[in-house]
Amino acid sequence: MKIAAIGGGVIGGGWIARFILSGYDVAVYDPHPEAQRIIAEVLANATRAWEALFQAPLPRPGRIHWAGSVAEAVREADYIQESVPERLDLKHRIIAEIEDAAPETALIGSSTSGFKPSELRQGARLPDRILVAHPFNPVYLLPVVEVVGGGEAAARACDILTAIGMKPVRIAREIDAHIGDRLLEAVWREALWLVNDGIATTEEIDDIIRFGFGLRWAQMGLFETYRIAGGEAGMRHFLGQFGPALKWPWTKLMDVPDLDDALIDRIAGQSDAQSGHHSIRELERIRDDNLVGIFHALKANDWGVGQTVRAQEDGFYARAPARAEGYPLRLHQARVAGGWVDYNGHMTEFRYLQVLGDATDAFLIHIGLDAEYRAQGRSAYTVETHIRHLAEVKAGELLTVETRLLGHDAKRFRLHHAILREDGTEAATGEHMLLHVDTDEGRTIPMPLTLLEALDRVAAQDTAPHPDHAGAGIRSVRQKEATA
Ligand SMILES: NC(=O)C1=CN([C@@H]2O[C@H](COP(=O)(O)OP(=O)(O)OC[C@H]3O[C@@H](n4cnc5c(N)ncnc54)[C@H](O)[C@@H]3O)[C@@H](O)[C@H]2O)C=CC1
Ligand SMILES: C[N+](C)(C)CC(=O)CC(=O)[O-]
Repeated sequence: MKIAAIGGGVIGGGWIARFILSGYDVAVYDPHPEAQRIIAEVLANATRAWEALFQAPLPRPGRIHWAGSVAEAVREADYIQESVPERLDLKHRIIAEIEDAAPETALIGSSTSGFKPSELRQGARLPDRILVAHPFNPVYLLPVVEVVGGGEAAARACDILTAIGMKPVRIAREIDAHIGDRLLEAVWREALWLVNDGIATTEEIDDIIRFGFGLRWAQMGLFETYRIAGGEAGMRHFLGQFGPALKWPWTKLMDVPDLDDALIDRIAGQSDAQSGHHSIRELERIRDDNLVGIFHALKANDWGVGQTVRAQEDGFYARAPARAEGYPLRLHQARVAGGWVDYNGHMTEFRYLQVLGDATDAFLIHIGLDAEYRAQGRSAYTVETHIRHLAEVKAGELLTVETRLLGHDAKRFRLHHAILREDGTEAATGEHMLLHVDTDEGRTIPMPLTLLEALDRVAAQDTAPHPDHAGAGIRSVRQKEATA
C-alpha cells in the first residue's frame, strides 16, 4: 500500500512517522524550506518512543520519498493524508490538486480539527472518498482518530488506520470540530477565563489537571469515572447529585475572553516561566516518555490504550520471523526509558530481567509458542535464571539482545541472551532454563513435534562453543572471620 502525506508540520510529521514506523513507504509534499529537517527530527523522536513502547521487534521502517509537488506525491497513492494549515480555501485547493493526479480509488483523509466532510467535499469530483481523519498530537503515539464521513470509503479508511495501530472512532453525524475538540475547547475556554480573571496561572491550571483528573482520563474517560464517583448507587446517583450544579453559574463556557495583546502576553509569559527552560523537542521527549510509561501500565492491566498496544505488538510479532536472520538470533530491541533509571543514574537491576524476559518471549514466538499456542493450555515457564550485569546503561540507549539456544530435550530448553549496547559491548548476559508445561494441570509435559523441530532448527545453527560463564553460578566470597 502506498501512502502520500500532504503537509508535514506538527500533525503531518506525526502521521508520516506513524506510517514509516509501521513499515509503509510515504511520499511527502511540504513546500516549507526546512520540511526535511523538521520531519527527520519528529521521526527521530517517534522512533525513540516506539522502541521504548514496544517489546516486539519493530517492522522494517518504510522509506520517505520527497516529492516536488502534490501531484508527484499522490500519483500512485492508495491513501492520502492531508495536513495543511486549517484554512478551508487552502484545503479546497489541495484537494483539487490531489483529485487531478491521484488514482480514482485513492482515499483522502483530512486532519482538519474543525471542518466537516461536507465542507471539504465542496467542488470535489469524487466527494465520497474525502473523509475527516482527525488525530491527536502526538499522532505517532496517541491511537485515537476521529473518522467522519460514512460509507464504504470510511470503512476502508478504518482498516488502513487500524493497520498502523490506530483506534478509529467513527462519528455518526458531522458537526463542527467533531467530538474531541468540542470537549477540549470547553476546557480551554474556561482555562483562558481563569487566567484572564487572574484566578490561576497556567502552571496552577496544569497542576490541577496533571496531578488530578488528567490521570483519571487516561484510563477511564469521563462517564466511567463519574459512574464510580456516584458510589455504589452509580451513575443515576451521580446525575441526581451533581446534575443540578450544571445550571449554577459555575462556568463561562460559551464566552471567549478577548485574546488581546495583554492576555496573550500574560499567557505566553506564564508559559515561558513554567516550561521555557526546555526546548520544544525536549518537551516532546518528556511527554513521550511519560506517555510510554502510562501505556506500559495500561498494557500490564490489559486496559484501554494498553489493549491497542498489545494488539499492535501481536501484529509485529507475527511479522518478526523475517527479521530473525543470522545467528545468534536478534529478536528483541529495547530503548532504555527515563523511568528505568534508578538513584545511581543507570538502568536499575530488574529492568535487565525485563529486557531478558521480553527477549525470551520473542524467542518463544519465534519457535511457534505464541498466543494461539498458549490458548491451548500449554506454555513455557522459566525455572532458573542467572544474570551477569557487565556495564552501566543510561536512559535513551538502544539495547539489542542476541539469543542462543544452548540445549534442549523433550521438556526443557536452555537459553542464553547477551544484551548489547549500541557499540556492540555486552551490558549483561542472562541464562535461563525453561520448562514446557500444561498450564491447566500445572505440570511439565513433553513438547509436540512442531516445537521440537523448531528448536532443532535453531540448535543446528548453534555451532560455536558455549560461553565460558555458561552454567556457572555466582562466584564464592570467602567469609571473613568476625573480629572483636
Ligand atoms: N496542531 C495540532 O494540535 C493539531 C492540528 N490538527 C490539524 O492538522 C492540520 C495541520 O495542522 P498543524 O500540523 O498543526 O500545522 P503546521 O503549521 O504545524 O503544519 C502545516 C504544514 O503544512 C505545510 N503547508 C502549507 N501549505 C502547504 C501546501 N500548499 N502544500 C503542502 N503543505 C503545505 C506547512 O509548510 C506546514 O509544514 C490542520 O488542519 C489542523 O487543524 C489536527 C490535530 C491536532
Ligand atoms: C488545538 N487543536 C484544535 C488543533 C487540537 C486538536 O485538533 C487535537 C489535539 O491534538 O489536541
